[in-house]
Amino acid sequence: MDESIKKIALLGMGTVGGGVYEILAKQKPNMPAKIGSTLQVAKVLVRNKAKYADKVPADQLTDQWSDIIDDDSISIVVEVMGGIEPARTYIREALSKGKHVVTANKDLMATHGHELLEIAREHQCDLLFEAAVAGGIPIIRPMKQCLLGNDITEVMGIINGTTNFILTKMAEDGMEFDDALKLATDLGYAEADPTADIEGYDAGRKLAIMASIAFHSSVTFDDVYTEGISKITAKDIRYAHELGYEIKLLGLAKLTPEGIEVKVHPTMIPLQHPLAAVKDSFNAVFVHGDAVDDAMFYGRGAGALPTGSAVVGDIMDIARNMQYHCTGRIGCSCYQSLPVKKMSETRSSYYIRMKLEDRAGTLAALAGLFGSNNVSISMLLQKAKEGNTAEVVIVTYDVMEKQFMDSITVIKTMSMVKEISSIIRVHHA
Ligand SMILES: NC(=O)C1=CN([C@@H]2O[C@H](COP(=O)(O)OP(=O)(O)OC[C@H]3O[C@@H](n4cnc5c(N)ncnc54)[C@H](OP(=O)(O)O)[C@@H]3O)[C@@H](O)[C@H]2O)C=CC1
Ligand SMILES: N[C@@H](CC=O)C(=O)O
Ligand code: NA
Repeated sequence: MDESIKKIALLGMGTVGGGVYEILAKQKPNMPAKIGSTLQVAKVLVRNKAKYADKVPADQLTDQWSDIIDDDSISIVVEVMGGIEPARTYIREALSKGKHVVTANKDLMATHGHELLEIAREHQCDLLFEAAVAGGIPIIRPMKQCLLGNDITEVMGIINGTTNFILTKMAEDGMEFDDALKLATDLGYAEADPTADIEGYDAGRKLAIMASIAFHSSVTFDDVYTEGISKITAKDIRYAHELGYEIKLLGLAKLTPEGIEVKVHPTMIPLQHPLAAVKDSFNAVFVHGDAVDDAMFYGRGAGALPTGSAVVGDIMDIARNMQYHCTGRIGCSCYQSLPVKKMSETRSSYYIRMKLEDRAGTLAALAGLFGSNNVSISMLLQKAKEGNTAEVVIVTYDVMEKQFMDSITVIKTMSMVKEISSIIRVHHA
């Protein structure tokens, strides 16, 4: 085998696969100097070969996995198809045959990452997944390597490009939700089923992966509380601005003495907070470590070339590891088993927009009920009036989720409360 050529196979040639293919072609002349060998795309697996005939030479295109798994000259498999199956089976088989794997698949890594990393370890293979979290932003490798000298206690950020794009377009251009989603899909940011973006599942998967690495304890997607942006209205965005906040879909992971907190939900953050300035498909992740203090990572979280950048970085890293016979060096980093806290045990401030009967004593009764549930009000504003109904906005102080939700259950039964229009958590730090 010619050591100066390393053959790779791409599984998928969609948004990300196309970006990877383009970057590999552009970087080809620099490869001997950068990594001591040249990467050659030997096979590209797709379902519908005709769709890709203009883009990929016929001798590379295949719709048969056996063309890849049975070819011993292919040493790196790059999975950019998405979904659990057949991706999981293909990756298991590739690793079991000693092929190194790069994947952008957060769905898979957030649920079966532990199992796949274990197979990689058994076969001394690399399994790298930098693109699976925050697209082009380097975050997995910095947490696994550069920040290893820290005890990380908090990871927080905007980790879904599609929803950040939609919220930006709604807030700045007055665009309707559906139009903004269509644009994000056309730009290649959204998942094959954009429900994963909108409902916070994609961000939840990324948060599970980051929390596992940060806290050295396995966290899976099922552990993460998720709430999406589908209920966010233009009115809430307008009121948030009036109150000095921006609404963002945040992922928050925290290590507390009682266990790990992992939650994804729309969050009001102060307009002067650095995350408030993160717009469009950009992502940003804050990491707090005991030695480094606060570190922030910022860049494009989705799209062909930004995501391709992370994938190609991983492929080139593997090629270099192969050159120096040190593959399998960095595997699963979970060496402990910590409990994950229930959402009801976590704390937050809350913004509530509601419609109340407009008569004397209503606000006092409401404040009294919140007070009797240990919920303190930091701000109360009366907004629009419609006949006998007044719209009221309340922001609470920090309170345990269970106490807040218990008080809402009671408030809903009060005859003077006509509607609870929205509830959004508020993050002040
Ligand atoms: N888009 C983005 O910005 C980002 C995406 N990712 C992740 O990267 C992965 C790919 O995403 P993306 O490129 O957007 O997806 P696309 O839907 O654009 O592309 C998927 C590709 O995979 C092929 N494919 C799908 N299923 C199979 C199968 N069973 N067998 C063979 N080929 C198959 C498709 O071929 P065919 O057309 O023939 O069906 C297509 O070429 C996903 O895991 C996604 O979550 C990660 C970060 C960012
Ligand atoms: N759909 C995802 C793509 C990258 O992970 C997003 O919008 O962030
Ligand atoms: Na990344």
